Amino acid sequence: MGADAAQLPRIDFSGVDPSSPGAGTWSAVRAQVMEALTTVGCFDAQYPALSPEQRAALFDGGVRPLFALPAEAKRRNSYGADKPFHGYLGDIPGYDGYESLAIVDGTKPEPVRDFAALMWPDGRSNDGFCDAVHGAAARIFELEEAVRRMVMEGLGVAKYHDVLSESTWHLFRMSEYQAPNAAEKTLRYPVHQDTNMLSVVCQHEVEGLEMQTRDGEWVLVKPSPTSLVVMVGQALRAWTNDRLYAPLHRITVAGDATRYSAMLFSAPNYMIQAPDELVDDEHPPRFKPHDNNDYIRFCVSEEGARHEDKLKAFCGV
Ligand SMILES: O=C(O)CCC(=O)C(=O)O
Ligand SMILES: [Fe+2]
Repeated sequence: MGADAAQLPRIDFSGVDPSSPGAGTWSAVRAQVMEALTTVGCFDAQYPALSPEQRAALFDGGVRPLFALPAEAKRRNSYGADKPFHGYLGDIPGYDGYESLAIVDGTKPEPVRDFAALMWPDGRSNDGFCDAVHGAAARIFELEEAVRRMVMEGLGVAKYHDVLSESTWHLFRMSEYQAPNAAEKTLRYPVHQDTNMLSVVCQHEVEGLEMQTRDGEWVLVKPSPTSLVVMVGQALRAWTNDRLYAPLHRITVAGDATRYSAMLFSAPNYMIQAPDELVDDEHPPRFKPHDNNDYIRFCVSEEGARHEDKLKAFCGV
């Protein structure tokens, strides 16, 4: 089957209220979430709580004005040399035409305001930007947290959800992929697995995200004004003792429209160790306890680059 024919599992969250876990269609949706995340490791979430108007505001009032800023302004988006992947990314060999900015704790109003003040020190454009970005990030966070809770419940370890949530932080990343102005597909972000817990991707109008299934088939995920892609990263794969699958994915673009996307990544501020309940004779321990930041450093090292399954190479038992 060609990349255009296959589809991701689609899960309808319109009957789920993230502030009332268990209510409405929660348990039926949880079953679909578990089926999807244990097989392909991702799904297309129908999530009308992030309205088409909010998306339009995010990209037209937030993302586009941001990328229109001069390079020196964008480069001020830094969280220090020891946290190179928390902020601005650009001019990276192998990532031609890709540029990206990110807000640590972008689900909260204050960090978004600080970020805007850094980008527009004269105060211009701030209010519209903050409302657009924080408004969307907060809605996306509600979906991310609901899915994380469903995963814990689905695996029978719901008791860990609240305490681990307290040590979970979020990165809100906004990315631009330049149009190649050619009909052929151009790779703008090479094949990878995310290193964090869950990622929620908001594509805007222009397609480009391709997910790989376990049997190696590439699935092009068509953007829609009411859907978000949810995927598992290596940190959640490790914490669940390999119960969930962290899918490979890449970004390719074609044609003459610049592609924009926004992503929310959840990441652990705690040592990753599968809980005892997820380790037994049938599921022996797969990964040694580890700090996710050490794993990220390994992934970008020369040694890490050589391995296909980087998590297994780094801490596999
Ligand atoms: O832009 C996208 O659709 C996803 C990008 C991605 O996979 C990433 O930033 O890890
Ligand atoms: Fe990714």
